[in-house]
Amino acid sequence: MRQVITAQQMRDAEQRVFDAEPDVDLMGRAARAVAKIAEGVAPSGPVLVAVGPGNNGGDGLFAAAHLADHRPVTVWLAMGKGHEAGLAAARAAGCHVVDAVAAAAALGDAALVIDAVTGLGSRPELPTTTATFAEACEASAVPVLSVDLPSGLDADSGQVHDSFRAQHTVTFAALKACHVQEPAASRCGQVHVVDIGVPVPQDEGQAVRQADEADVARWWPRPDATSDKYSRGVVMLDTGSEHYQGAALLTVAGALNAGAGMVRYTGRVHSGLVLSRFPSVVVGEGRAQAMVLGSGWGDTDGAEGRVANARLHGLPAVVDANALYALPQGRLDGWLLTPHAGELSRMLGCSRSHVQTEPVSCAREVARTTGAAVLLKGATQYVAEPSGRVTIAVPGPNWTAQAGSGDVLAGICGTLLAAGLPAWRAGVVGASIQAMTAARNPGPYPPDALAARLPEVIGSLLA
Ligand SMILES: NC(=O)C1=CN([C@@H]2O[C@H](COP(=O)(O)OP(=O)(O)OC[C@H]3O[C@@H](n4cnc5c(N)ncnc54)[C@H](OP(=O)(O)O)[C@@H]3O)[C@@H](O)[C@H]2O)[C@@H](O)CC1
Ligand SMILES: [K+]
Repeated sequence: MRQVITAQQMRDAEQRVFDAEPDVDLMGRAARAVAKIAEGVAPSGPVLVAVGPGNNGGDGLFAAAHLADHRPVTVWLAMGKGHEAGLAAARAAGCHVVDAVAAAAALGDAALVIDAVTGLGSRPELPTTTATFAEACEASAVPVLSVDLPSGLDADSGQVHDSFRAQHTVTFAALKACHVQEPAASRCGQVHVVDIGVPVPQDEGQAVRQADEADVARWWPRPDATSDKYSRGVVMLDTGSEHYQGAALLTVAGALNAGAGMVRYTGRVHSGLVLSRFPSVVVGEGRAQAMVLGSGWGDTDGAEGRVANARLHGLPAVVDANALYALPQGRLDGWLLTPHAGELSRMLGCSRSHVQTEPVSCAREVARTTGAAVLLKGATQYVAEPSGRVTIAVPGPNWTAQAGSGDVLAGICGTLLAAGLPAWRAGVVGASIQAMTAARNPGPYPPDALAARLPEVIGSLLA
């Protein structure tokens, strides 16, 4: 699990270090880390460093000075000035300081560009010359290493503006939102988090973290010698409708391939269809440990009654699609709601673009008011708990952006709930395993084909 902090939290943490140890050289530590990673990305050849006026530029200038020790380094002061001591060090080390025209020309020979224009102090709308240089970098084959973040992004947001597009980003102490929230995250390339001796305590209630594959492996429920179908977990699916019959099959595929002890099907799709594809399914209500509701219901009648009936069972439930608009009154402790941005916006009565701009606060709001965990699906998948804590699932490729992925995911999460995982963890683990399966099977696999590959991914993860 990796922490995600805000720019202000980073600045506060840095200030605490300075208060305790006024002479500490944090910029020196940051610069050494940048130079080391630069050597790994491009071990030889000329380096071109684009430098801004603040401390991000200072990191770049001291890194330039290290690198100039044994290879040619060109420095461009993108906004006409740079950190004074850093610039002196770079000049003393033999860096060649050039203007914008010469910087553009130097790009042709560069083995690496270091982007140290702006970092935590980055405002949207890069000056035109910098934006043009960033475009030229992108059009060239030269790798870009961004210091702290690709200049032009906002540290605390996943939104994109004119910015550099990096193959590697080196950041300090902890991840920031732009490194993990799409679409900005895609501009960061591989993110290296380096320890520069700045501890970053977080307010646990408002924490944002990103799960990794080791968390998924640790949390995945494994059967043992005492297991039977009930102890592994029985999940009851009320999914699909006459109009969306496939949703029944997709939720069953997700649930079974995630390892349910048993799947019961109680939805309105003809049981013969379900059984012809999945003969181990048991049709009709019975003993179960979790339910899945709503996937593929469409506008069918009686949503409120069906959700209320689920509540009477007293079981944790995954609530998906149209069932999200039929939530019963009262707290839904132990339930997992799985909206995408459009569904969450309808639940909140706001625009979809607002959810896309403020995904964390929107997911938190619904979790707080309902008492359920909320898995907000999309290119980045967030799980908010009623406490305010948010966990981002392991990211995956964009191929899963297709009809039916959400149905499979609801089934997977139902199995995990039935196995006894708390709702938030079922959401994180379910969304992560689907993304990991897509990452290990790159290409346009339809959701049922990816569901069929879950067992081998789970098996190799736990091996
Ligand atoms: N905090 C820490 O723990 C540590 C921090 N460290 C490093 O310091 C970095 C933060 O430094 P920072 O605060 O000086 O801000 P930084 O990102 O250099 O930018 C500010 C300058 O850029 C300018 N500017 C911004 N956007 C612009 C735009 N669109 N267009 C034009 N100008 C723009 C802005 O102008 P202004 O807004 O003042 O007009 C100002 O002059 C941090 O990311 C990390 O690399 C490490 O050394 C060690 C530990
Ligand atoms: K930068």
